[in-house]
Amino acid sequence: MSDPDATGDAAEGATGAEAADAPPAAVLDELFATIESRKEELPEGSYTASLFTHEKGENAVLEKVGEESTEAILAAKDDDLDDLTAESADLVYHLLVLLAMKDLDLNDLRDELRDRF
Ligand SMILES: N=c1c2ncn([C@@H]3O[C@H](COP(=O)(O)OP(=O)(O)OP(=O)(O)O)[C@@H](O)[C@H]3O)c2ncn1[C@@H]1O[C@H](COP(=O)(O)O)[C@@H](O)[C@H]1O
Repeated sequence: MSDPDATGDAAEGATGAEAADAPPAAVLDELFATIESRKEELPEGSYTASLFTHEKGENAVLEKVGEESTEAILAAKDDDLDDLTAESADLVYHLLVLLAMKDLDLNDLRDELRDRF
């Protein structure tokens, strides 16, 4: 996996062209690599970095996971599929930040899911 810098977009572990063409299965890896990079480098102006340095500590991301879950539920209840997709993306992003904060990674998640087959 490449080492994303601190100034690009979501899939910056790859080049711009690679990012745009990233197959769905690779998007989570690219996003998680970006999150890990933000955790390590803590660049100014990064929302992700701000979650790792928040004065509320881990409660900041825990609150976001709760909020985004609620927003996804409300979107589902409204049958607003666009909103459900957007809120689900917010939820997954914050959940990945939480995993990184706890020194877990996508392979831990994959292993857990695989064990359930
Ligand atoms: N996927 C995300 C992502 N999803 C959601 N968010 C942020 O999560 C926050 C969620 O906020 P809300 O939906 O509650 O809306 P809000 O009103 O802005 O909320 P508040 O933050 O003000 O409470 C927003 O600030 C969003 O920008 C994200 N921030 C970053 N990423 C990815 O992380 C990458 C690195 O981002 P930086 O760390 O900011 O460089 C980006 O390129 C993205 O790919």
